[in-house]
Amino acid sequence: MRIEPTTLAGVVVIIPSRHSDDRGYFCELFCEDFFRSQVADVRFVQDNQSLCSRPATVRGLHYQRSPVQQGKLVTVPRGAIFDVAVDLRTNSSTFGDWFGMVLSAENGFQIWISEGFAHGFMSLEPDTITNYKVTAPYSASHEGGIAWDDPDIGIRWPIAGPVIVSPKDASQPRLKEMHADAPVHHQEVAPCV
Ligand SMILES: Cc1cn([C@H]2C[C@H](O)[C@@H](COP(=O)(O)OP(=O)(O)O[C@H]3O[C@H](C)C(=O)[C@H](O)[C@H]3O)O2)c(=O)[nH]c1=O
Repeated sequence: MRIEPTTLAGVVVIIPSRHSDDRGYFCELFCEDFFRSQVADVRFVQDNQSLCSRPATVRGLHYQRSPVQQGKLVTVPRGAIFDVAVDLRTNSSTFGDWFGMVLSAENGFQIWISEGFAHGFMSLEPDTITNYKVTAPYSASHEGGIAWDDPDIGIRWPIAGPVIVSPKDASQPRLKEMHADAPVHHQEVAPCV
């Protein structure tokens, strides 16, 4: 298992080692000692799973407010997603910037997104399953969201055209509506392929 930094501090790609043989492969998906020593010294309290039946389904951009902010470890056991993190830390030099990459059953990549980020993804294949471990329990009263297509963030989603999105996510506010006084800047962040 190895890790790769990204353009955003607090967002890390994790690449598990696959031990292949003529039966298929074996890999360790999560190892607490490795994670807490090499990635982030956190504990996970909840495992989530979502199914996107159709491609071009967008879930997000979501976050939870303090005191139940969530760090997320995202894995895709079936299908593929374009996974995105947006920096919401107003004291960060990368505030408003995004990082995106493809996570798939084929590449086996995982992404760790620490607290302070909004998270979302677009399914790229039918019947895509996304699993993610979170560091705080779900709290609807602490949930917040940002428009997945916020032009100030400028996420380059890989599938153009109409998307499938929940009524909630179709009406999320733009980032500048939340932090009108904060400079919103975004840099061209090449998605990690
Ligand atoms: C997140 C969550 C939701 N729910 C219930 C609430 C709703 O009745 C139903 C669907 O929730 P929602 O439409 O918010 O599901 P997603 O759009 O997949 O939300 C997720 O999408 C993005 C990608 C995320 O990173 C978040 O973890 C999460 O917000 O599940 C629960 O019971 N527990 C939970 O932890």
